[in-house]
Amino acid sequence: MAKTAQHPVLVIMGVSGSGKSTVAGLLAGRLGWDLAEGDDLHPESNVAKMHAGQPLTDEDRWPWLESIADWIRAHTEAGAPGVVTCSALKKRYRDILRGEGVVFVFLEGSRDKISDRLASRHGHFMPPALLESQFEALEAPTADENFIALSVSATPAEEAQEIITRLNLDAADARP
Ligand SMILES: Nc1ncnc2c1ncn2[C@@H]1O[C@H](COP(=O)(O)OP(=O)(O)OP(=O)(O)O)[C@@H](O)[C@H]1O
Ligand SMILES: O=C(O)[C@H](O)[C@@H](O)[C@H](O)[C@H](O)CO
Repeated sequence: MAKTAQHPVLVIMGVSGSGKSTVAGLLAGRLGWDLAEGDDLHPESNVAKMHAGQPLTDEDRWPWLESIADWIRAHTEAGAPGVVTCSALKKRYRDILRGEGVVFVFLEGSRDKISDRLASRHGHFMPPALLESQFEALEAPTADENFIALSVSATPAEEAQEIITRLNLDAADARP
């Protein structure tokens, strides 16, 4: 079971199209917590690369992960709860993000299901063809990581509620 700090930062993780932005937006709104969209913290060159249909390499991802880690640390050090989206596909990526108060929320779904979602999503720089590379890179969190996993078969509102319930976030928010 994941450990929830008094003022946690939730990292909503999973492959492209798993629903990170959707559920993070709902959660931050419901809880009144700060929200950061990991996609907005990519260097321009990373966005251009994905847009051109090329998967990112580890080297491409390091500076992006550092920016997200900075956002997380600014919050945990200030005792301010928050929600941030980040694919965080590999364990060594999560090593950069993890720390006191950080909980990973892994949105888990099949290739077929997520591929269907991406096929009907429009106006996003990430091409659906990159999904395969996302699954290839994915290393699901393991028992030694502070995380919960959620199947992406519910509605966004149900997913947000499940996260709040399982992490006892109403109570976390109510604590002084
Ligand atoms: N629980 C859900 N049920 C049905 N559709 C969903 C659900 N969650 C998200 N979607 C839809 O699936 C698509 C992908 O969701 P979203 O953009 O939130 O994923 P993401 O993980 O943030 O993707 P990316 O990493 O590429 O930014 C969107 O069109 C969204 O409306
Ligand atoms: O690690 C990665 O390959 C990238 O971060 C992608 O996952 C995108 O940021 C995003 O999820 C697509 O919109």
